[in-house]
Amino acid sequence: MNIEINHLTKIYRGNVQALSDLSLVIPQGMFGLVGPNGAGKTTLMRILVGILHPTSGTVQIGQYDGTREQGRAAIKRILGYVPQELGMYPDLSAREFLDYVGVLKGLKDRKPRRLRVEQLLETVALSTVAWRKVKTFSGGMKRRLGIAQALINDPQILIVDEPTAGLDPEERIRFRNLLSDLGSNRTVLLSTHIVEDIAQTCQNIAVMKSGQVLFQGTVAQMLEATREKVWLLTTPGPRPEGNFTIVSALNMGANVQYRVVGDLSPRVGAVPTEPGLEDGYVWLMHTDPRQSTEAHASSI
Ligand SMILES: Nc1ncnc2c1ncn2[C@@H]1O[C@H](COP(=O)(O)OP(=O)(O)OP(=O)(O)O)[C@@H](O)[C@H]1O
Repeated sequence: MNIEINHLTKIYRGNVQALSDLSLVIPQGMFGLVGPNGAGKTTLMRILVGILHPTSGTVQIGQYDGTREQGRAAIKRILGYVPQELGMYPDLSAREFLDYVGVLKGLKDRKPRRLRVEQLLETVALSTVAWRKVKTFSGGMKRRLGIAQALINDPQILIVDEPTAGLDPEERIRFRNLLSDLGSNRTVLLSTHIVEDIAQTCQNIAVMKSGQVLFQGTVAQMLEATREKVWLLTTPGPRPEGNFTIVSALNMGANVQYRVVGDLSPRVGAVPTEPGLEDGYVWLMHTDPRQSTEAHASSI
């Protein structure tokens, strides 16, 4: 099921422009939405979910029009949402919490509801700790429980806001794999400011900044747009300065090797190197492609 966003603008009270004429198509599968803090990702997701109204523009999810009351009601039935901060009941066990969410979502019959809860606990690998109170869970376990509650009515679309913030590497990988599995037969929109999260799991991505989309396309297209923009610069002395962004610095004894992203021309000590997705992201942040037509054929 596709999500089509057309000319979406959101201006909050106090004249804060969070989204600015944003258009985007999100196809079935895993889709990564990446951008710095304040880019407008949460605002966009809350509009898609129907808990926030746009100032102007339209949202179409499958055949449903998200700008109409009727469409929003239908969308709520086919959509699951995992917000950044999920209000959970700390003194309920994971099993009780999911059962409660099931009741709220209209699963009235006890037996099938309990069956569904057990299935979901299995899916998110919490079966063995299902009896424990939520307040005793780690951040990663809470995030997995958040996914389980969003899946209770088997939604065709799953929207997940900043899922890996604060997780240790092992939990992050586990969480990514879970989302990948879920993306095999539904649309999963994953918002993050961690480029690594989407590099591993999403074929299609969009990069947002200041309420606008700087790039949308495949990971391969983003890497292609960054070709010949990434350099290794080895210096014996202080940090190099120029019209580029330093991505990393590797201490090599007497010298320091800097990985830099920018429009450098080859010079002594600068060697071009293969771009990674993080370099692509830095390049987009470094140069706003909306002001350039040359280097970003695949950007919109
Ligand atoms: N309720 C609100 N009232 C006024 N301004 C808001 C409100 N919510 C968000 N904003 C502002 O809108 C802009 C976009 O915020 P948003 O939370 O959508 O970005 P984000 O990309 O999700 O950032 P983060 O990763 O920090 O959550 C920011 O400038 C933010 O301060």
